[in-house]
Amino acid sequence: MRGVQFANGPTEHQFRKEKEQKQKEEKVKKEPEGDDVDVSTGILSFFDPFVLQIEKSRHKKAKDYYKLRNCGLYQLTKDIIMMIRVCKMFRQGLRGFREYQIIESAHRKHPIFSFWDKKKQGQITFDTMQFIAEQGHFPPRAIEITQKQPAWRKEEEIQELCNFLQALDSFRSYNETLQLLLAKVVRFERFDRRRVIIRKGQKGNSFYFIYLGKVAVTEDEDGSSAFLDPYPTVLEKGCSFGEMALLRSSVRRATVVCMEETEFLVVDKEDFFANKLDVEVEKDAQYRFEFFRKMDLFRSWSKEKLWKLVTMGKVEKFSFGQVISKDFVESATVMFVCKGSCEVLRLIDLGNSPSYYKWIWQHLEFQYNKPLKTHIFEPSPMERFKEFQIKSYPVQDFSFLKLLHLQKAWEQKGTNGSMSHTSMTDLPKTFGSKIKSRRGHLVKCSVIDTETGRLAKEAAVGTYMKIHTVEQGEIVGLHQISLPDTQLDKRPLILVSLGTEMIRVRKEKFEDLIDDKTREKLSKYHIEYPRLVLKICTNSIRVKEIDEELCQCFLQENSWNIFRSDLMQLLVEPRQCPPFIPKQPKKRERNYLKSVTLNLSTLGKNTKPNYPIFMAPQKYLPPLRIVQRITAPRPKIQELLPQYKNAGILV
Ligand SMILES: Nc1ncnc2c1ncn2[C@@H]1O[C@@H]2COP(=O)(O)O[C@H]2[C@H]1O
Repeated sequence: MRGVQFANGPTEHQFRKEKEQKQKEEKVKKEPEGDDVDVSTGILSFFDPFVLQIEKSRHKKAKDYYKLRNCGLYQLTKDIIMMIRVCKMFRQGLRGFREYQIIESAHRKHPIFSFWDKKKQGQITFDTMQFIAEQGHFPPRAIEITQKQPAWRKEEEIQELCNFLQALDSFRSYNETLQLLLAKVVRFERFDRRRVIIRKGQKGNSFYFIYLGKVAVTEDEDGSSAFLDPYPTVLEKGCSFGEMALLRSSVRRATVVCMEETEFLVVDKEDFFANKLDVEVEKDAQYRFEFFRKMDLFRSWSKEKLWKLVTMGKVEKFSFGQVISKDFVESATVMFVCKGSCEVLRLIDLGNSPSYYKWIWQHLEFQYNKPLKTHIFEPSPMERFKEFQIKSYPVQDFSFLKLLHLQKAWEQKGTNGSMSHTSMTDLPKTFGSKIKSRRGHLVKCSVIDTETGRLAKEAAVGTYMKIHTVEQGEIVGLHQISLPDTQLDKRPLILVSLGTEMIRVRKEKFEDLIDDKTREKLSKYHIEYPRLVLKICTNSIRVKEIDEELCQCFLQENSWNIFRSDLMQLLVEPRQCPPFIPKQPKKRERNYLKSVTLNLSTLGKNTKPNYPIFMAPQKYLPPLRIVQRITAPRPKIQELLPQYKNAGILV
């Protein structure tokens, strides 16, 4: 009976169906799916060997699959896929919870702020993610705005872009209206090293601001000379270029090529004139003209000649501490300081100075093994103050006593600071006359040969010394122009900005312009830096400058600094409880004064040097450790000046 329902079971039809299904499944278990197909297509495949081959491989694959399925790997893979899906769903579900944000650092670092704006009656969202950029790069949000057509840029977007562009010196100097007009039209472009941006002799269509990177200005067409010239004319972030061809409706006067990956903001010719950017650029040129006109050096120059000079360079701004030139003696440009000032530094190799050599050995002779005993008896604070008032701390006394002390030590040892009778790796370590009972011993450390003699390797260090300050109106880098070759000071000199604006003009171009009268006048601008000139007489007289005078200055200053810190320790009573110092982010180690101090007391001891090793340019000096000060083992001030044993509660 078809369709009759059993009390608690399936219908007859269903029952039959199930039976058939079971039979089918049993068959499947016995013979895999592949054979089923073979049977149905049996006659065909018998006649066709190709089909047979394919069917065989299918058969084999199916067999492998069933084997896999039987050994449980199939199930395992299925389980893994399932688990991955579940985890994914969990992750998505957790996105709403705060904890989830803590796990994902990207969300924590760049949160989205949201405010309700009462005036506009709407939610304002500030997604910090839009403003982040790799250090120095143009932010993605700003790029997004510049990619829009000028007409499609909203007012807020233009204002936003204007804010981003404040990072550019040249842009910042324009008035607000012009800034907004430019923000409306600028395009963003990024190019790699060696890419030619402007080719000499071609028609000019754009004006460029450099947002990141460096470009070089060259005279050749492909810009390759920039990579061969050790001192190319380089323009950096904040500078602009490409105005000359636009202003004079002429071809490009020079080639501009990227020295590294560089980002630009580009203003097209039509916008350049429509927004009166040409007026601003002309103002810059007029400023340079006025600056040169005021200089005594160019008083006799005609207007045309002076304008020629004006077009040879631009006003460049350098921030405080920025290195303008690593060696301006060799550099290819003459630098005119228009505003602010800069410092001339010299990297001196102390190891080659006789004074330093002597100083080091004197201090090593004077090493103490143990700190000297300090006071036992303490006078009242009143007495101490009175004593302090009567006699201020006599600096001379200290140096005199120290010298006396040293002399005694040398007499006893019979040395004069040289190392002739010590072994190559041993340094004498004696005690001062105060502790005569103890015997000196030798300190083992590696020694190197310097021009003056053998020196402990650790003590062969260098330092940067300021030797001159260049002020507004002065000229730097006249070396090859104003003096005959024999009188030239060829030591490398470093120029560091103290916040300055300057115009750089290439030496060869400047030389082409100047006449004899100007050349004569230029000698007045020549600056003589402290140096000791050694005349080496061989066949021809050779001149060699050494930094002896500078080394002596360094040692004097160093001694004063150490003495001052000793004195401060003596005068300032240590606090009972440490003062509250707010936590500050850890600076890089090289910023610490401590980290650039060489301590001679640790010579021969196996300690990690606590000062960084900077590599001086290989061209000039061997690899050198740069230090700011050198502390040597010394007796306590109280011991040398007994009357000041307890000088200080004076804070
Ligand atoms: N001596 C220079 N110093 C700096 N920039 C220069 C110098 N000579 C040319 N330029 C720039 O290089 C650009 C090349 O194209 P333009 O001639 O349009 O405008 C030029 C100036 O902006």
